[in-house]
Amino acid sequence: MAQGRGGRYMVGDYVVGKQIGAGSFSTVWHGRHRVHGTEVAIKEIVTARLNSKLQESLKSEIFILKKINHPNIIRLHDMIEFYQWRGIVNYPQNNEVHAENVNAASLEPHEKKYGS
Ligand SMILES: Nc1ncnc2c1ncn2[C@@H]1O[C@H](COP(=O)(O)OP(=O)(O)OP(=O)(O)O)[C@@H](O)[C@H]1O
Repeated sequence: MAQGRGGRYMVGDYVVGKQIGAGSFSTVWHGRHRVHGTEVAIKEIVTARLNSKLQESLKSEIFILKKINHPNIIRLHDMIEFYQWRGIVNYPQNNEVHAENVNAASLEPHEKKYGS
């Protein structure tokens, strides 16, 4: 994560907040868009900890999630690679599904954007 103004950590245009979950291979953070205030969940995955089979599974999961747009399924908004994968998905609040694209122009030079 890049450190922004005021010592806050940023992923793209999102200010990283508190940890909201953890999986076997992930840490999930609350994120808030620095301009619009849109809330998201930021899933951090250190791919170096995954064997090649798990890395392939992750790529498949990302490929499928990017194609799905359904009110009952979490939406993958974007994915940013630092030296590992990071995905930005929607953060469910009051059963609403937020839909907003991350502005590629705002990404820092060492970040790389995949898809749209
Ligand atoms: N979009 C989200 N909104 C809110 N919380 C989330 C979101 N995505 C994940 N979490 C939280 O983070 C935890 C870990 O999620 P993640 O998808 O990484 O792992 P998992 O699939 O639940 O577990 P595992 O990888 O071990 O099978 C979840 O159990 C949940 O508490």
